[in-house]
Amino acid sequence: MTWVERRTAAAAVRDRGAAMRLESVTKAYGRGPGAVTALDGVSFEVPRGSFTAVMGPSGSGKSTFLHCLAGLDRPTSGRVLLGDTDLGRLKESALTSVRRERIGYVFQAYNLLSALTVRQNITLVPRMSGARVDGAWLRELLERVGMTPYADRRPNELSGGQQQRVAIARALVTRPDAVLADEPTGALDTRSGREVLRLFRQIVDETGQTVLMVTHDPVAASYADAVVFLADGRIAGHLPGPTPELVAERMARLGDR
Ligand SMILES: Nc1ncnc2c1ncn2[C@@H]1O[C@H](COP(=O)(O)OP(=O)(O)OP(=O)(O)O)[C@@H](O)[C@H]1O
Repeated sequence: MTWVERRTAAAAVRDRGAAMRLESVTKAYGRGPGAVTALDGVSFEVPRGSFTAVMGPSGSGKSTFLHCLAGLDRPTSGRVLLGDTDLGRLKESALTSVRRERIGYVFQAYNLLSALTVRQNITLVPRMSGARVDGAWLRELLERVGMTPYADRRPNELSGGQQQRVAIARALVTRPDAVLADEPTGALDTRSGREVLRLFRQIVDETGQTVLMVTHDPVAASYADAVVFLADGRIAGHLPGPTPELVAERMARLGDR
């Protein structure tokens, strides 16, 4: 497929509705006077094939938002849907399979296993559940994240940016419905951080993958198609076509300095 055909295919995927959805989600921690409402009636759709950034002041509910979408946290009320699957209706074992097979995760810490090679780290999760990873797909993934020459190296022989690119390949290996990234550039220097962001952008544009990323950095957010802002556990705005300046301005208005 040519690059133009791939972009057209990615746009067609994008038109197919929401990859993930929160419907009136409330999440409270604790009970009684000490209770904290981390999310307060949040409804939001993550469009399929899009790159969405989540921003908000400290304590505004970003991690809780991500954890509810990931099925890592169960909401106190409301529904979380991955495609047509209502996560709240799943038993723990089914939810574990959904988390393993249909969602990819990228964190600030790369969490690679030091005893394993790059190739083994990428294929570990499917191998643990007894699945075979197709050789052609593994080669494509290594190529896509620029790690083909390092496939047999171990994490301690790689830079932070390279380790994060391995973590991205690992997140993509099951061809998940969505990739959730929590501060993926938080531990990286500016240049490696930008490379990781460009990689996310490319993956979304060329393969129609859905990516949702929590970040504190307006420049990082500007790589996304749109930014959703949270404040006090509620949606406080939505900015399509973000630029670093527009994002910083919105954040300043939300009281983040
Ligand atoms: N396990 C928990 N128990 C009690 N309160 C919690 C728990 N997790 C989060 N909270 C509270 O819920 C609110 C939202 O927290 P959350 O971590 O989602 O915010 P955030 O926007 O990700 O913050 P930050 O940018 O500082 O990481 C905060 O007031 C926090 O103290």
